[in-house]
Amino acid sequence: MPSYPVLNGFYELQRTIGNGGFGKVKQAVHLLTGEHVAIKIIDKAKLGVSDTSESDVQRIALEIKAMKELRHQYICQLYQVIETEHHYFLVLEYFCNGELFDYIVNRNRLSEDQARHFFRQIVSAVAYIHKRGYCHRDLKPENLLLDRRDNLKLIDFGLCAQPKGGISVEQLGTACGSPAYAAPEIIGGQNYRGDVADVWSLGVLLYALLCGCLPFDDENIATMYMKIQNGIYHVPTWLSIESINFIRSMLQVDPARRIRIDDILRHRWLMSGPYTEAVQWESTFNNKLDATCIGEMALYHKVTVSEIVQELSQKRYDYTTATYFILLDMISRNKAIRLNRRH
Ligand SMILES: COc1cc(O)cc(Nc2ccc(C(=O)Nc3ccccc3)c(OCCC[NH3+])c2)c1
Repeated sequence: MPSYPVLNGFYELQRTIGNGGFGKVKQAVHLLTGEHVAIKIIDKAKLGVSDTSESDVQRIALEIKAMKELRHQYICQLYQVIETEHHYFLVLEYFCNGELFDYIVNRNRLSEDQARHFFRQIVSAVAYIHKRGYCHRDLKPENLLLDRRDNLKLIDFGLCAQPKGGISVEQLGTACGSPAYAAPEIIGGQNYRGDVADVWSLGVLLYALLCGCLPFDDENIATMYMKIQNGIYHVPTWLSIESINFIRSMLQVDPARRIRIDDILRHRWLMSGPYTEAVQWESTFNNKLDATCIGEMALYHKVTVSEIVQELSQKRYDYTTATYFILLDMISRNKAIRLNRRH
């Protein structure tokens, strides 16, 4: 297990839980609280060295900028950013119940009610990102994790967080998410709006939740691309007509005819079963600092409460920020908070 001195005394690295383009994600322990976190370790040496390297470094900077601006009940929380000469370390919220992908596979497929419960949360997170001028561009079950209460959290903004308004074609070449979830205009190489392309991926996601398989899949990639660009997919006989119509409204090949996120929020398919209200996209978090957490941190560090408040309000995303967010999460789980007192 390689060691990273910058983490010593703050985090203890454990097993690897994910591998991505630029590096890996490891489970770790935040030593002051004893709580689990995920640490995404980006090896700068693996970033592109060609002229697209600018876009790789830019993309990571944009992902970090986006995560610092996004705080939402269905989005994985960034706790701390550490940069050294050779690496970036993103300390992130950890989800013990794993990926939505495995949840679906283990159940073959979900009932309409189960799918609706999850899809309302996914739509809430995506609408929130779009309202903040970002898009995700890699929406798929592997990037949706389950927390302790089996609520979903959206992860991995590594590919995109591009401002709305789409990106130019040449940047497309560097990253276009996972082909099976990519909109026709993305794989066709045209200019496109990232938020409209996200809606296509939402359609693929809902199909996967309800059917337990992908709408566009073929071992021959060219055949799969042909199916996507022509919007050809199998409609199982047992799907309800409302589900079929809702999926069809998102899987419109022509971006101009595709349903908009605002109409998804109040779609009749999402406002049926136990639900009578449109999906709420606003964040349920407020900027008020929690007195109990502040008090515990002031006590531990033997400083005044106002010094802790002063430090947190600068949102440095340092160890203090991480400690605060983790204590807040412990309180939300009615877990007694107590920082590991120095001996
Ligand atoms: C904003 O959230 C982000 C951004 C980002 O760039 C990367 C990640 N990556 C994460 C975060 C957490 C986990 C995680 O907790 N995984 C896990 C835990 C227990 C069992 C199984 C998985 C993570 O997992 C990596 C594999 C997910 N496909 C990645 C979050």
